[in-house]
Amino acid sequence: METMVQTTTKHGMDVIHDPLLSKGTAFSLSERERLGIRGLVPPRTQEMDKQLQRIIRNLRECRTPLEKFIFMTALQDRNETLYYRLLIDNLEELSQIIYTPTVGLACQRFHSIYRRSRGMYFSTLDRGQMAAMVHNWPHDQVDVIVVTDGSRVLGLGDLGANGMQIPIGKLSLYVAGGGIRPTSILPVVLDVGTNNEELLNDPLYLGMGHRRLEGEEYYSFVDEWVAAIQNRYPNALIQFEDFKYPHAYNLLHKYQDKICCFNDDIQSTSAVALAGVLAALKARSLPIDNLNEERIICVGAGSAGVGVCEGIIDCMVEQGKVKSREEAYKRIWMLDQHGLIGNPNLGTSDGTKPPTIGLGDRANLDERQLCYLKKDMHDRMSLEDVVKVIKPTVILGLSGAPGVFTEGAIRAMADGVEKPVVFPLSNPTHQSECTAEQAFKWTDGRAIFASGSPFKDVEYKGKICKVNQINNAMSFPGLGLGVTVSRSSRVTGKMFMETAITIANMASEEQLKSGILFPGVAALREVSKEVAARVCEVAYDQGLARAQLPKGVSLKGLIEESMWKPAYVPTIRLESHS
Ligand SMILES: NC(=O)C1=CN([C@@H]2O[C@H](COP(=O)(O)OP(=O)(O)OC[C@H]3O[C@@H](n4cnc5c(N)ncnc54)[C@H](OP(=O)(O)O)[C@@H]3O)[C@@H](O)[C@H]2O)C=CC1
Ligand SMILES: CC(=O)C(=O)O
Ligand SMILES: [Mg+2]
Repeated sequence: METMVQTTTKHGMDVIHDPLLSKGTAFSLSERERLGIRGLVPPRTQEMDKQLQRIIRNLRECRTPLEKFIFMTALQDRNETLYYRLLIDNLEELSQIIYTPTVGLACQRFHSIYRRSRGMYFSTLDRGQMAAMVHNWPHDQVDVIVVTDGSRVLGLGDLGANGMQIPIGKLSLYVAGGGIRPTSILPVVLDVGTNNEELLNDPLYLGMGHRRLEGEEYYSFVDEWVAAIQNRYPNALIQFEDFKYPHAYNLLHKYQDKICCFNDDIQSTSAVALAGVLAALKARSLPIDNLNEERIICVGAGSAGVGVCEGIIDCMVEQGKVKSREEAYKRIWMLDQHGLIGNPNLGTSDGTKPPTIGLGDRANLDERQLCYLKKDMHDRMSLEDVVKVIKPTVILGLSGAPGVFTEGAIRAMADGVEKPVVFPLSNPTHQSECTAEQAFKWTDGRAIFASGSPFKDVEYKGKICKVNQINNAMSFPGLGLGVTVSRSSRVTGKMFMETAITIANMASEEQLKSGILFPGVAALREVSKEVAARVCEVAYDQGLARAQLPKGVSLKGLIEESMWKPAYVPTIRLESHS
């Protein structure tokens, strides 16, 4: 419910310098009186609309995206209400600053642009202390925690403790896009070291200066943190973010049935990518339940690639048109950096390598990846060769490898299908498997296109070709809102499947015809409401919800009411008894 007043025991400068209390110049005269700040701010009371005018003017004067990022961070550190108002009113433009792509650069530069602390760091120095440390966080109510170990930050590799900007950015979207309260979020870095030599050798680096913990030491570190969090915040939703493969999967499997948690890169990416694939069926005037007739190539066999493909397989099985899961696996061809996951016993397609027995030097692949192995195709076939053989309808990029969707591969794909579905989903922009312009040029403007980071629409031969953004940011804020409102004790696969279907059904016929698959990030609050309502329903259906639904209120009404909106409310001073 919307709070009508806020209370504080703080006084004077402490009020002005608290970003959760500060209103900048908007304190009324009576508030200035009772909070002891009369004379400490300029005399004219200026409401939020005037503040926004000033802020936008200043923001536009920043010359580079990184300058804008620093400006936005400074605003968040001064006045969170204004920060979120600005963000919500300009989500499309500013998500590109506080989130992908600029957040990637901000992570790379974190140690050189660092100004002020936000979130919590648990490092190898803190082993044995975490249960006590968690009480240093100033808020008793935490609904959503985003945690990373910085081991695979977007497509930028190991950035160690610099990864902190990712949980901060994701949680800003939870607040702006999902209506979670800014006091109820907690960004966390687990600093288990880094293997990034450049950071290890940089005297300004702020994380631990040793190499990463691995094996048992690593997992017991995470165990200690999870136990500490569970102790203080047993109901909080934990989002695991940007953990490298296979830790990402191992942690998910370890905790998903024990606590309320999920892995963003595996599960929310899978929801939003499945939504894109289903909406692309509609855009091609095909029935949405004919997923099993698609021929899908996935370039990237890591957390996101495997996660997305698992979601597609689950959906094929649910649609009931495949006899078995094994049959569904046959519809997806997966490549890693060596090429197709094929049969090493057939040798390589160019005959340069002798056949190996068993998996040979592909022994690094695990059972999740081996489900996609194609026994009848040569191992390590190039993308272009695979495309020529199987004539895919959909190509997904989750490799973090820029440019791997080559001209030859995409042109060959376009030769085989009327409307090739081309989704280079790696982040940030410069890690994308191809650009929007390339995709439309190489398909003669026929592609249905979506990327992980935003590209502008492309004009090709006088036609505007629409660019979609498929990013897990479209799904996790709504999912988190649904979990928070229902107080679900777990996050389930069904919730992600229903999130996908909900998003896939959001575009109008008109939009689908023009190449738009679902509403963009500007409509994130609307998308989140729909997703949250569905997630709540699933939580109640699965017996996981712990919140009582108030009588006489619709679920959507309840969700709408639960969403925090940035607005200044009167501040009342309470006497401090300490
Ligand atoms: N749009 C979105 O919402 C999301 C996008 N992503 C993006 O997906 C990318 C991958 O993330 P994630 O799966 O977690 O990372 P991982 O490191 O777990 O996996 C990367 C995979 O890509 C493969 N790969 C690397 N180089 C190439 C290449 N040249 N050709 C083919 N495959 C290659 C790797 O193969 P190998 O194992 O052989 O090295 C590995 O299988 C990142 O860029 C990330 O930003 C992730 C989550 C959400
Ligand atoms: C979007 C996201 O989570 C990623 O690229 O890792
Ligand atoms: Mg991620």
